Amino acid sequence: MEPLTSLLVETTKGEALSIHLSSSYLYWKSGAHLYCFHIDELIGCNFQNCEFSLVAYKKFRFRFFKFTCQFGSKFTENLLHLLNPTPKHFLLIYNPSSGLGLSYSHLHNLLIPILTQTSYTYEIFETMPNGYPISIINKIGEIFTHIIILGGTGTLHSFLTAIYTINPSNFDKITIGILPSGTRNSLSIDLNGKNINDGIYNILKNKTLKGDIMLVKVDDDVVVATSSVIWGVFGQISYEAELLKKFGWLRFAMVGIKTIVMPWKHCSGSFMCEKNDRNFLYRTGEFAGICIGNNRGRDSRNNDIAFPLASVTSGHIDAMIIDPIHKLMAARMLFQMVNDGEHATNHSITNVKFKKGSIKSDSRSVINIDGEMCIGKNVEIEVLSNKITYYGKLDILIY
Ligand SMILES: Nc1ncnc2c1ncn2[C@@H]1O[C@H](COP(=O)(O)OP(=O)(O)OP(=O)(O)O)[C@@H](O)[C@H]1O
Repeated sequence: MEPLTSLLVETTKGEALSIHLSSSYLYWKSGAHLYCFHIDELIGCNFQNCEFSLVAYKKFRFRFFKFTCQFGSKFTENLLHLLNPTPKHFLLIYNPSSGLGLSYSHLHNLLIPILTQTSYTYEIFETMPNGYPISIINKIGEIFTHIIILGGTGTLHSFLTAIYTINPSNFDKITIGILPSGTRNSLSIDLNGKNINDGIYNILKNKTLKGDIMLVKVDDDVVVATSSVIWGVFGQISYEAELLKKFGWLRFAMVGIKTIVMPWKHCSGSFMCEKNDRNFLYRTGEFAGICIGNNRGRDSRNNDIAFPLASVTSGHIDAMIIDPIHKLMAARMLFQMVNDGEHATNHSITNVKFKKGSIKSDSRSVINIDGEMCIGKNVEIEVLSNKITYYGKLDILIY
């Protein structure tokens, strides 16, 4: 490892040492310790007021280092040129109400301290309950092309829907990172795994992939969904849980008890789609539900996988058509789902892959789209393949 350049520094304990930069590594020796980071493990550095600081990512955690030094500007410039070669201005969107309300702390205690060690700049936007102001959406694709969302699936859903409403061609101009700060965080987990630090790493190391989205029309309203569309009994249960949101986690237990005690009502309607093998599927009658997914729908807190056969990069959507079942069978299905998604092989479920399909409900009913509730009769769903560039790196690809 021949150093290209070196920097003389002093540790906070007064030890003088040299930090060396080679073509692939940054390294220094302190006492009996050799600190060595590959360029891929280095995130950024900073030189200000005779202080040289550095952030690295190793073994799933960020490590910060600080040294004092006199002449660090040239070394910092060289290293930053290597680590952050393209200038970027990030829009950081956070939803203070998502999940357990952790997005503020993730933003200020984790993301910003790391971002300030890079040459990237940023602006912060706090979401509002009733959508995004036009003044922000108008800047997407122009001033803001790199967006980081700290929130749940619903926060991304309303952001993409707002862009779609104003100017869908802006989808092609943006790259989106989503850091898990919501309840379930399904897309974010598929893109970056369950550790938020991996998500930040993928963003700052510019790891990107093209992902699909779903265009969902409920009667006359069009929304953009990234994760799921749920109709039937399970849509109704999640709607009731949403109405009890003020009770926190207790709401799920309350709705669970009510579901056990009250009569079980199936939904009637029809489902139609052109399957991947070009054959048409048409089903009509009673259903326990139809669950449509665009990624595996993993849960950040447990081994629950809603759509084990789906992938955000597959170019199609996965539907699970659930036959009328009694409550005990539904309980078994839920148990299988939280057991790594074993319900995919349940005999009451028909798995279908398609690009475009529709659900026609005999009466107006609840449709849960990415955790947001809609009421309507006719639902049309279409995949827009490879429409969004996401920051992320899929660990398993399933087609
Ligand atoms: N400032 C705010 N105050 C209250 N509610 C907000 C605010 N900003 C957005 N919302 C609401 O937050 C909801 C979206 O929450 P989100 O889906 O991100 O969290 P979640 O439901 O906890 O997570 P997940 O969808 O991953 O399960 C939207 O319904 C939106 O109206």
